[in-house]
Amino acid sequence: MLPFARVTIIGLGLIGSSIARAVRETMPTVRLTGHDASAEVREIARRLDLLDDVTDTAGAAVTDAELVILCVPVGAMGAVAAEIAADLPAEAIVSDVGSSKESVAKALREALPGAIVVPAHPVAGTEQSGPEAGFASLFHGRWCIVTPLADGDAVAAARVGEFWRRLGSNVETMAPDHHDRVLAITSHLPHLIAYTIVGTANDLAEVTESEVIKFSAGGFRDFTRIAASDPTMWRDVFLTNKEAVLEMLQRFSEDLSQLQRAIRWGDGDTLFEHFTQTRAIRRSIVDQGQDDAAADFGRKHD
Ligand SMILES: NC(=O)c1ccc[n+]([C@@H]2O[C@H](COP(=O)([O-])OP(=O)(O)OC[C@H]3O[C@@H](n4cnc5c(N)ncnc54)[C@H](O)[C@@H]3O)[C@@H](O)[C@H]2O)c1
Ligand SMILES: O=C(O)C(=O)C[C@]1(C(=O)O)C=C[C@@H](O)C=C1
Repeated sequence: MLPFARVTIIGLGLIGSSIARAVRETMPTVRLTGHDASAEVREIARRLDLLDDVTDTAGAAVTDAELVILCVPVGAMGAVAAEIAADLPAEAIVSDVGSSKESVAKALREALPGAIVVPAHPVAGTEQSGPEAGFASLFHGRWCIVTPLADGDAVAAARVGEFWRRLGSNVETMAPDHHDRVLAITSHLPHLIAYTIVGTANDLAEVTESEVIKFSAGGFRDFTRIAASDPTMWRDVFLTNKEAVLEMLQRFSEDLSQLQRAIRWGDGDTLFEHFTQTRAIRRSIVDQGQDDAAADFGRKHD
């Protein structure tokens, strides 16, 4: 049996449109309704026929929903939840796809007191944005982390997990604060580093104007892909996962200083040991099938 018969998606960008496409492919009988604050995005979603119905207000999109998934930047989650509060059926489950979870869980709980809330995060994406960038296989073989509230509804959490399994994801459950610490090091800090290194290279204008662009086929090019990620989304991620990101940044800075010291003092053993260890980590990630399919997708679409 399908976990939900009527699903509403609010925010029809990369993730929302990918969910719509994946639902169409894996659960074609599900009735899909969507809304986006942008009239232009709504028009594109209608033209692409991504959903059965695209409404002009968020409230109209949820009136008969069994599952509502908020796919807007994390800083907008609370406002969108408040917008749907009056029209939300009592038995509907509200979920989201936000990249940070504690602040979203808090915002949803405050805006929707008494509603069934099950926050979640598909750990899959690309540097692209908007409804035309989505694709149905985005979640295949990727993790979706469900982060139920401490006093949340376990049956609802299981149904949300089943929904993501149907889209091809592996599902893991975590407390929201634990999620935020894990993702701070595996996703948020890497983005901060990419934003920094591309900015630093750009500051060295005499280099970037010619050589960096010309020779950017290697490592630097990979950083530029990540640094092309959506500014609104990432501003909100860093503002809402501040503590965990600052903690990981502190640890990263200490480790960077150690490598800096090894370079300064010609300590090749330290460098070699470190690089050997990190090569083994990369190989174990690839062996577990967690290779960067999204990065490959991004490269193909450069
Ligand atoms: N991009 C990724 O790699 C990725 C991966 C996993 C999770 N996420 C999370 O998914 C969410 C959406 O990201 P995305 O990449 O799809 O962004 P996106 O920019 O492609 O789409 C976001 C959409 O939300 C709409 N929107 C913004 N405010 C709104 C509001 N108040 N009401 C209705 N619509 C509104 C925008 O018009 C836009 O169409 C974010 O919370 C992000 O953290 C992103
Ligand atoms: O591959 C990418 O472009 C991504 O950045 C995807 C990525 C990640 O860091 O893994 C980015 C943010 C999301 O919350 C989940 C996935």
